[in-house]
Amino acid sequence: MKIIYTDALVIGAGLAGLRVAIACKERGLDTLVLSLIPAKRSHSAAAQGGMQASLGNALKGSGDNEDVHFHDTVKGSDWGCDQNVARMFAHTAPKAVRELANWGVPWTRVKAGPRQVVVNAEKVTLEEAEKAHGLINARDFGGTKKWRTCYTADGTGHSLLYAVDNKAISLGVPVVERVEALALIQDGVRCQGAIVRDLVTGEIQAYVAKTTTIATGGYGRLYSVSTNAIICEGIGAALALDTGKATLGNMEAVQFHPTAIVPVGILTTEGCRGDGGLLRDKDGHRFMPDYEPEKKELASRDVVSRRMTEHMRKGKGVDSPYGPHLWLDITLLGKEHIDKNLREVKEICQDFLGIDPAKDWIPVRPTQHYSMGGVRTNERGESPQLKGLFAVGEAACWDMHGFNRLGGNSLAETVVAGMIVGEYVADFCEQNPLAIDTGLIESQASKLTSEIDTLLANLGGENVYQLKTAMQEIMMDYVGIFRNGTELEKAVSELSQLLARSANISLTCKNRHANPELVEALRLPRMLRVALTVAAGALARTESRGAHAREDYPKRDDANWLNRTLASWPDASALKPSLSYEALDVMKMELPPGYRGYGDDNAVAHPDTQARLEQIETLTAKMGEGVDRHVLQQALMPFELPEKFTQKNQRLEEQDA
Ligand SMILES: Cc1cc2nc3c(=O)[nH]c(=O)nc-3n(C[C@H](O)[C@H](O)[C@H](O)COP(=O)(O)OP(=O)(O)OC[C@H]3O[C@@H](n4cnc5c(N)ncnc54)[C@H](O)[C@@H]3O)c2cc1C
Repeated sequence: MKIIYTDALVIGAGLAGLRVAIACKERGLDTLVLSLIPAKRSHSAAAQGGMQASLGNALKGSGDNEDVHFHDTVKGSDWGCDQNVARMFAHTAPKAVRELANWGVPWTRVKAGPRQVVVNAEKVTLEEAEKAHGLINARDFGGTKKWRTCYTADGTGHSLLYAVDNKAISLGVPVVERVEALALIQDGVRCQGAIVRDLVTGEIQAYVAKTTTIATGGYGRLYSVSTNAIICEGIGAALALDTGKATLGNMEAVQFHPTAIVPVGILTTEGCRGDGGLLRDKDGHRFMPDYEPEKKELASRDVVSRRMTEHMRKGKGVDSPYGPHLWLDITLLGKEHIDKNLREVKEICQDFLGIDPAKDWIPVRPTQHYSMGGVRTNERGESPQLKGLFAVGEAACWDMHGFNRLGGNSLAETVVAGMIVGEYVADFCEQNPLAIDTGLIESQASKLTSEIDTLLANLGGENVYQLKTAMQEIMMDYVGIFRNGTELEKAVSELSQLLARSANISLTCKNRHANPELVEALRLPRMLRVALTVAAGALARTESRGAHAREDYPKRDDANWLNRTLASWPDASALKPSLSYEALDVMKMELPPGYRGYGDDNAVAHPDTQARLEQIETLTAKMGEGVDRHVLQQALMPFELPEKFTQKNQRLEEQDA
């Protein structure tokens, strides 16, 4: 067996993984990235609308800063996030945008003078300041107080991934393509690499490393309809879960995006509504203001998706052979704006629907989109259970999104977490030499080899594709936008049965080398275990928080559920995960739980909330009125960052002050 040694092993060549690799390489470490596909084809390239960072350059961003971004993020998460991480993130995001500009990202820029935009269905003229001319622009996105989403038309992920991958290439970071990590090398205490299958030759290889970073993206393809690329199957989460030690965090927190096209589920970016697009029903009526008079189409994603579903349940959807849908109307933005700022959307509409969005309404429906859950890490991005195992990006539960991610906060997370966690990964490599015996490597590799031998010999008669489709339908039907106990119980029980049946998969193609059926058969039990963490977590959580909406428990229950779900799989032969919970400490929060701004304020309060609010009030009063906001913030909730990212961010307004 080929054994490859390195310092920092990164599994995943999307934005998050590449940015960690760059950090390690820049610190002089031997670094290696693994990927299913060429780096530039990673799912990050699909991101359209933009990334959030509080630059405050454009008129509608004025007054923005880390504090506002932090507040939006915490509220957006329905108080489910780690507030320290949200602070680390909000502080570093402007630096990430500027670094990316430096690496060649052609951000859309502010042009001084008048510009026409659409706000709340009306054309408005904004006068951009001369001093902002040429600086990075931002558009509006859901759930934010300011226009904060920096963008390159609607191809932001594409331009970011190209710039970051080119940077990695220029530094000489090797990316090994068309390989799949299927197990971690670990002894229950420390992780030191991964066992990998070459997807072309079928060869089993061991990559041995001081640190292993999981950056494998989300688990959207557990569902039958998703905006995600077909490689987003959650194998990174399974890598951690199958150690029996590492935990996954908040797996039940799954986001549905309001506007994927029907029937295929390809995304039209939130930028469509950010730029002024409207949602209409079968009568052409703009219905969002009826439900959310303040934020309307730009309420948080989980809220809009629920309102759309409610509206369709009232019979207001447009009938189609593929079920009911609603309309996204961007005609009012005009052809010129669409051609310039929403050109991917235009092409998607032309190629997949045969319509022109400058003239025609787009058929849309909420669709699985983002995984808030993932490999649970601490603030440094490291698994609390396995030393040397890190996770970043959508694969991780770092946890800045809690139960609902804001649009534009994921691209930002990939690069920001890559910057921050990358430094901690490098620190770990410098401080911890490899300590491994080859027996462990051999035994873990032979486990995978015998799994493959068993699969190739199995005559059990189960068809992998049928089982996979059944899993995806269960997830879609019972673990979707609205959830309830009866359906979730059904989901857990049926997924467990599928997991048992997956032991009897037999393959029609017995090749050991390039064999898509074998690839599916290796993935399916892993995906089923991950799916079970989602369904079981959702069943156990008897409250509604962010994207986790229980019809039988409609209130957010801070008294009992202000915590993070941790899922592990200690018994490899079990058919269900083990769940435990990690409490969020209200007394350490900078922003204690409160009203999120949507619907009735009916949350069950946490017993510590009032005491913490009083503490904050006292401390704020004691520090006096003119206190610097950074000083006050540190007093309320100190957070740490690698030193190179601690400087204050500069903004036009603060320069003027
Ligand atoms: C259509 C769409 C549009 C979006 N638009 C936006 C947006 O405008 N703004 C925003 O903030 N967010 C957006 N998002 C979300 C955002 O794009 C993703 O969350 C983010 O890009 C994920 O990046 P990542 O680096 O974590 O993972 P990915 O980019 O998914 O990369 C995962 C990598 O892991 C590799 N990999 C996976 N499994 C294995 C394995 N077992 N072994 C080896 N390699 C493996 C893959 O090959 C790939 O290289 C969008 C998402 C979608 C679906």
